[in-house]
Amino acid sequence: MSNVQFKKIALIGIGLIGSSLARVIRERQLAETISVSTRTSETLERAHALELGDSYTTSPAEAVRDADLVIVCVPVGASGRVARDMAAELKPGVIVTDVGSTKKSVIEQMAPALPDNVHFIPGHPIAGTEHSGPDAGFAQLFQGRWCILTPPPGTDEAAIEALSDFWQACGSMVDRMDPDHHDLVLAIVSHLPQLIAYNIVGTADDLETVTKSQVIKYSASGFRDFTRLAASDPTMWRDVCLNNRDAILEMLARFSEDLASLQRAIRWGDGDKLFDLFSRTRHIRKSIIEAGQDVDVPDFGRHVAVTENQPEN
Ligand SMILES: NC(=O)C1=CN([C@@H]2O[C@H](COP(=O)(O)OP(=O)(O)OC[C@H]3O[C@@H](n4cnc5c(N)ncnc54)[C@H](O)[C@@H]3O)[C@@H](O)[C@H]2O)C=CC1
Ligand SMILES: O=C(O)C(=O)Cc1ccc(O)cc1
Repeated sequence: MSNVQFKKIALIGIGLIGSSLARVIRERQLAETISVSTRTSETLERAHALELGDSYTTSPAEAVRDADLVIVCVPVGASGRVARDMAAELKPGVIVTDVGSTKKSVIEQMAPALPDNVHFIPGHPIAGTEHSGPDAGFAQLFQGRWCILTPPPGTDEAAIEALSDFWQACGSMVDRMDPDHHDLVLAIVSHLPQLIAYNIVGTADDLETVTKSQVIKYSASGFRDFTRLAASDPTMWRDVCLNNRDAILEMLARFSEDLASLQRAIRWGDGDKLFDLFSRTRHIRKSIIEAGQDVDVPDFGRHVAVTENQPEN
């Protein structure tokens, strides 16, 4: 039985997310044809060599012609430009979506450029890696991960359902959210951890008394996890920071306050305070494991019991 939902899907941008979509669309036969558009001819050639689509162009307008689903997969700061470039060729009734890590700013950039006769449904798959480019994608990326849709009020329900069905066919679970709330939630669960990673790896890199080779040689797994995040694409994360400014600044302010309180507890030897915080935070990890959202952790991680250890003294 064929799973085809769309005759033609246009992927604008073919990096980690675009190429993962291309692969899963092919593998699960979710479209008859895939058109691919990239900004540079080098990336386009690579996408062609990897056979990620059926047609290739550096023109977003050409790629979206006759498409019934358009997925914009570029850094969030480029989404307005892409919307303006493709607007004239969008067919009436087409679903236009994106995968950007921020939603309010993407909507502000794209919505004014799009014609009224298309269904604009912003989206964000909460799935990714530190790798980028067309070689980095894989068909399983979205399996078991959430995809958040932020349709504007009044959006056609059938179009939202069609897009939800598409993400489910890619393996995702779908939620709907208000864009402002999305940006606040993602600021704490994704954008702040990323900034902490950039900061801690930068701090280690700046140290004068510990050599780089010692940082590499003795890096404990906690630090190694930060280096993975800090290896992510700088353009993408620069754009996230500039496009979710208010929510990120709010979370950074809270984080700095809490860090100062931790600093005080260490300075004054307040073991109870440290122990209370460290006990409270264990439960979050336990809840994530119970919800089956620790997909990046090797299987043995699921069986480590979280116990209520008491301090030694
Ligand atoms: N990397 C990740 O883990 C995740 C990324 N996202 C979002 O997905 C989007 C794409 O990210 P990735 O695929 O990871 O990035 P990527 O760097 O792997 O690919 C980006 C693509 O956009 C194109 N591009 C770059 N600048 C452009 C511009 N100014 N105009 C037009 N095209 C341009 C590139 O040629 C490439 O095809 C971003 O908005 C990002 O926030 C969402 C979930 C996870
Ligand atoms: O690699 C990781 O750990 C990620 O968290 C990937 C990621 C990056 C950006 C997003 O908007 C969503 C997921």
